[in-house]
Amino acid sequence: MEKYLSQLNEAQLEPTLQKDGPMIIIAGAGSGKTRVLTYRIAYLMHQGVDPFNILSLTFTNKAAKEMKTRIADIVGTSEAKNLWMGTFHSVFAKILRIEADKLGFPSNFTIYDTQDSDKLIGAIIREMGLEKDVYKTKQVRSKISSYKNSLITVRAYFQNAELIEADTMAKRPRMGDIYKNYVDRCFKAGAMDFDDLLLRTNELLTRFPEVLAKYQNRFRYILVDEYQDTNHSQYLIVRALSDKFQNICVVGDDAQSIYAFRGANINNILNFQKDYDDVKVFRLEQNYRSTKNIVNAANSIIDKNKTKLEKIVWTANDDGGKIKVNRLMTDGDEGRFVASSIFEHKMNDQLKDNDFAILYRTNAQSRAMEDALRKRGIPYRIYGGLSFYQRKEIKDVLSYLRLIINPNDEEALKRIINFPSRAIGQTTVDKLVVAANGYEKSIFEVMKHIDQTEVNVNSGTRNKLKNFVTLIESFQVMNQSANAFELAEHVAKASGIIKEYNKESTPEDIQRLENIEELLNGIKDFVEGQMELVDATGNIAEFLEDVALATDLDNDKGDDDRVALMTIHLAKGLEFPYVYIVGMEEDLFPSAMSMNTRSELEEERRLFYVALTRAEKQAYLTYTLSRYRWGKLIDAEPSRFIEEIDEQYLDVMTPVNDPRQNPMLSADIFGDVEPNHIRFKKPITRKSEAKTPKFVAPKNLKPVKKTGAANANNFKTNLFDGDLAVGSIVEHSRFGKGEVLKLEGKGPDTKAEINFEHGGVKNLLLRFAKLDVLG
Ligand SMILES: Nc1ncnc2c1ncn2[C@@H]1O[C@H](COP(=O)(O)OP(=O)(O)OP(=O)(O)O)[C@@H](O)[C@H]1O
Ligand SMILES: [Mg+2]
Repeated sequence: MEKYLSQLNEAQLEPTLQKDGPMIIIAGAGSGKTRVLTYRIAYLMHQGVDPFNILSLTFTNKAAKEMKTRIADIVGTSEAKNLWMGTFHSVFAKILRIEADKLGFPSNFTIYDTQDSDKLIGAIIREMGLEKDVYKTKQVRSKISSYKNSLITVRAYFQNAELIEADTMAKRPRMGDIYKNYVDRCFKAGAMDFDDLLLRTNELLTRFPEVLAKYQNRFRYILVDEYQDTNHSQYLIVRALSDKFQNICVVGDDAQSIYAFRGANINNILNFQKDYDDVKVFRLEQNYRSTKNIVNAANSIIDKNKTKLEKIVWTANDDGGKIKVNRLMTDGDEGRFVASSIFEHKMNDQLKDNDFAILYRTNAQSRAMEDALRKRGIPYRIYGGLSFYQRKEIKDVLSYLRLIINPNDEEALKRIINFPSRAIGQTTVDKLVVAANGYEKSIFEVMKHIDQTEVNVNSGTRNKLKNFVTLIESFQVMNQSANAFELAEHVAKASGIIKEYNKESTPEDIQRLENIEELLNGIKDFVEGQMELVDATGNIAEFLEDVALATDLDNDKGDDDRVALMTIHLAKGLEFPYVYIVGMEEDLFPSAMSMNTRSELEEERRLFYVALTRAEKQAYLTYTLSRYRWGKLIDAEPSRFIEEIDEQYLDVMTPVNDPRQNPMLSADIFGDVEPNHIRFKKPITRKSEAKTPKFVAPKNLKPVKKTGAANANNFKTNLFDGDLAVGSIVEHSRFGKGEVLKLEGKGPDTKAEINFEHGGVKNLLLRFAKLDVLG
């Protein structure tokens, strides 16, 4: 047997070796589903399956990359390169570019992100003279998105009396017209939004049997991770492509289905066995990720859901620590508590920043965490929220680049036609839009032939418009020969963007220039990376494709060592040694908006299951007693999910003592804690503290040496050289002066037990500890 196969257990080996036919693996978190997919692909290749014939669909591009790297380790890089791997969106965008002409799209179509979609929908609502408080842009967008994901085209919409009735009842009778306008305008702009990438793929596969046949023959083996979160549109694509050979392997966990609000359909996993003949069903039961306490606690939660497939999840791992529950007064305290806790773990257990993740229900919760981490000097990265590529200055540059590739791109044009300022006013742009709609041409076309149109603008404006066209055309000429980096650098300068941000040198402008520089660096990296690939050219179109489909997770350069902050939704499939789940409060988690029906509440519970099962070694739950919501300070109650965990797996840490009388419970470490607590329990005393008398420092001591952080910017530089001995007096920035009680280990790994005047006895790793040696 191949050596890598020995890294699987019996239950995992079975589906890995099952080469042909439809199969499903349903198994709980951390049981190795993703690992099986990875090894299965390697095994297929060893069995002689051409990598060109394998399609693997993952939830993020990052997951695809990791899988590919792992497979490359096993089968070799050159072979692994030819695998088709990625998210639904990225794989089918590629196919749509190849087949675009069949659908009447240019192969260089633009991919509109949600910002672009919102702008266009907002413009349409305005142009139609509709009430913007009734037709709210984001609501309209999400409606259109749900139509598309259910494959309801504009035509189908207008044939569906029920839908029309529903929108009329919701006081939005013009919904269908907006939908139609939006689709027309995207089409004219040569643009697809994210949902189009799936909808148009379905259109392609249904309308063109020869195209379907081509891709059915190409993708003889299809594998899908996180199948529980596929929507109807994705389901149909997989169904169609696998129909001929039926070599389809899907893996998933119904208990981790958390995207119903975006159209995911849990029935896809529940009905899989009905969709194909002779489906083999596999189950994995052993969890390799987490401690017993975490696995059992997670099981006790998901048990409360009625709609579920019965599953067993167990682990042979250690018990580990119980799940720690901490109550804080405010979100500020919550942030400080988490930051302190991370800091302590790092110091005491020699951990890296990327061993920690902070997970929350809503993006808004990140701010308090960020503030606290920043104050502690702990590096972090926020995933989700506004991504790098959605920042204003970055979108400005990218819009120029998009327009070079696709001059019909309406949103890109509108964004930069007057940025930097060229004295082309909104009135002129409005006239151009009206003319473009009238002539059924793009705005750029109208501008190009402005002298032959009846657009009513004066000759000065006419010239400004022509100059803009000339500028873009000059970039297009350059694009014929220059690579992406050369072009982008030229555009940033020649467009006037760099000059614009250089004008005032405000801190914001400087930040923006740095971001543009970062973008150019990124493009350079990209060009260099592409040079190694056979079929890539390193031109700007390829870069834009990458950017359009990048999620924040994808930009993670695995090498950088930071605490990860993200919503629970984004954390699916990931794992971290230490996980803090913050904001465990009623109305926040479960969310107030998801408590109306049992099924909504069950989805929230699944979300909690996902959150908890990300943790390998230790999970923390925190909640506050009051929190700002919708601009008001409201009383918060602990989440019902805390109560739902079997108590034997919990360690409720809220102390009963007044923290101010107990230095170990200083607000710095635990936040401002309140005397009484509903559930608990005994005060926290630490053994060393109980028996060691409080340290009182002798007077008039001066620093003679510094350990660890003498070089404050570089924690990793160890300057400890043996000047510490038992009995030495040291000073710590937070704990004050202290006496060394014990030393253990050598060099940078030396651990010191120190009795401090503030905080009592602490174990510190000298590599990290900021200590002045006083004597
Ligand atoms: N047989 C095994 N031996 C050792 N480690 C394993 C084994 N199987 C899986 N693991 C490890 O356990 C962890 C969880 O595996 P994996 O991510 O594949 O689980 P999963 O079922 O996909 O989880 P999730 O449901 O969260 O997506 C990973 O770190 C993986 O490397
Ligand atoms: Mg997985």
